[in-house]
Amino acid sequence: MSSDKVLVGVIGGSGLYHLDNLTFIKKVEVETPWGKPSSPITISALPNGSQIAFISRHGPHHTITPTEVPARANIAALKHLGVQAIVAFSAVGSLREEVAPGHFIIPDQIIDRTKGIREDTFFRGDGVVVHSMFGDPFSGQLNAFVAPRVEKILASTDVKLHTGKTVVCMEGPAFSTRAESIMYRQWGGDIINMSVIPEAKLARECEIDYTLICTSTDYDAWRVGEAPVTVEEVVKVLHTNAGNSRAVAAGILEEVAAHVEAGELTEIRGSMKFACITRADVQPKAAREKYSFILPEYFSS
Ligand SMILES: CSC[C@H]1O[C@H](OP(=O)(O)O)[C@H](O)[C@@H]1O
Ligand SMILES: Nc1ncnc2[nH]cnc12
Repeated sequence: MSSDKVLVGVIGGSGLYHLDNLTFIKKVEVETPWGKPSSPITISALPNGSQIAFISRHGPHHTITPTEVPARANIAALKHLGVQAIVAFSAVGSLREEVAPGHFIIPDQIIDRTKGIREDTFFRGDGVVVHSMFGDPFSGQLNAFVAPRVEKILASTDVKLHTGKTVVCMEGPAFSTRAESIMYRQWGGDIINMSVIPEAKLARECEIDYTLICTSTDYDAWRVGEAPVTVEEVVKVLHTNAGNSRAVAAGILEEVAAHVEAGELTEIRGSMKFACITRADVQPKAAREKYSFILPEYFSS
């Protein structure tokens, strides 16, 4: 069973600017109330006909810094197209010996070390106050669905999958100092990137199930006697990791689409219903109209 709806979105990170095994349908330019996404969104069909939407986080030619990624436009555009689940990819540094370069990680927690300079909510400046639930920042149901499937695909390789890990999201663009890297380990961080915040928060505000499939490129800066991470080191591993990520995407997306279509992702659905503390009758009309772009069920004008 496959539908004409675009239920699954894929966000490609560093090194992952396209996917394999897809039939191109169209590129769509979506203008959202929060601006334009990082790139036109590519709609393609999987071999079974299910459609997916792909966005390249840093743009197709990697021209957008982690701080400048228009995450609100990316997530709003995907939601507006009908996406209910996002499979995002990210290149990460490892804060643990056992997470070697090349390994896959599906984290279940986040430590936010961004600096407050990214727009991390749809609900600011419009007279409507919303507090989303973020204790479990990833979709537990989607993580649980995806992890064994990724593990199965990697089983024939020497690439390991780690689950139950914590990702630290730093501001960048410079990599961490050695002292910071050691501190993140003491805090319980296992891997580090510059992208998961605000993406995960915004997906939650749109009631989209969000999972992050990470690939490790380096050991960051905490290893005594080893040189700290450089872009050169990251890029050396990025190509192999992107190939493995494409194989993983090709292996899981049909099943993810079927899972979403069957209505199996239920945890996040409805979570924003009571997240708005501002009474509907005092919400400005213009704000309601704006928010109906992402949450029409709660904010019709
Ligand atoms: C190229 S190294 C740092 C860069 O790589 C990761 O990008 P993404 O998450 O989009 O794969 C990391 O978050 C940094 O933005
Ligand atoms: N060491 C690192 N720190 C932050 N983001 C990264 N992405 C890949 N490696 C990274």
